[in-house]
Amino acid sequence: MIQMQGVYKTYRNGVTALNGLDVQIDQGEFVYVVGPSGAGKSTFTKLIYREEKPTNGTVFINDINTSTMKQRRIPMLRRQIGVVYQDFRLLPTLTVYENVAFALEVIEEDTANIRRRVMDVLDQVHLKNKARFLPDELSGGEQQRVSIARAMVNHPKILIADEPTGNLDPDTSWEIMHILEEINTGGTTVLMATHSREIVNTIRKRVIAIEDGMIVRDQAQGDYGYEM
Ligand SMILES: Nc1ncnc2c1ncn2[C@@H]1O[C@H](COP(=O)(O)OP(=O)(O)OP(=O)(O)O)[C@@H](O)[C@H]1O
Repeated sequence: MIQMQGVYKTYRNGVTALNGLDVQIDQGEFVYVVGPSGAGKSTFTKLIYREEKPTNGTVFINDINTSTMKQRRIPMLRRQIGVVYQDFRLLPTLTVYENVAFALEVIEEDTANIRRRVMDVLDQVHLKNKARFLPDELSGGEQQRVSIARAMVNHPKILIADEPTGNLDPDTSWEIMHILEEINTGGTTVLMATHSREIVNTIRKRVIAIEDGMIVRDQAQGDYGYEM
């Protein structure tokens, strides 16, 4: 469960990105985060994986208060959260297999076990046959699927996707959406920041709209709501 209470975030340069946020997202939900550029969507997601801390208020992730948690426990929190970015962020000199294996939290696991886990997650994103390829030998959609595999390899409870289809053409975007839906069906909470009116209005889910750092709408089976 993700729970924010009275959350404010002012960056060091004085910009207030979040202006009093109260929200609860239960395990297994699929939520779109929408809103104009600069509204605070990325800041909202960064508070969840503790890339940023709130200036005021509390952020709880599965009963962990991310503001007061000990620094050394951050890796444990991050293991529960996978993150996917608009620009994929794969390591260019590593193969698909290596990019995913690199993210695996190896706790005395044998090679066969690691291989099985990596291949399982590559299978989930339909990329088993490209395990030996380098990122730049793949299409944008395939690269995004590798980044989803990397995010999912530790079986996180929460998947955050910050504009995952922002660099992709429409057909490829739908492929990515179907994979995110499958992941959600498996019980993972999916939180997706997006500017895609078409996706939000077609695959209906809860919509949280942020403007000027505030939640201005929180709607089950919601729509995108902004004119183009
Ligand atoms: N690290 C930072 N330091 C200072 N200001 C920041 C930082 N990150 C974001 N901001 C500012 O905070 C505000 C909210 O930014 P944020 O990236 O959260 O918006 P967004 O809704 O994700 O925008 P977009 O849709 O363009 O990605 C903006 O005014 C932005 O300039």
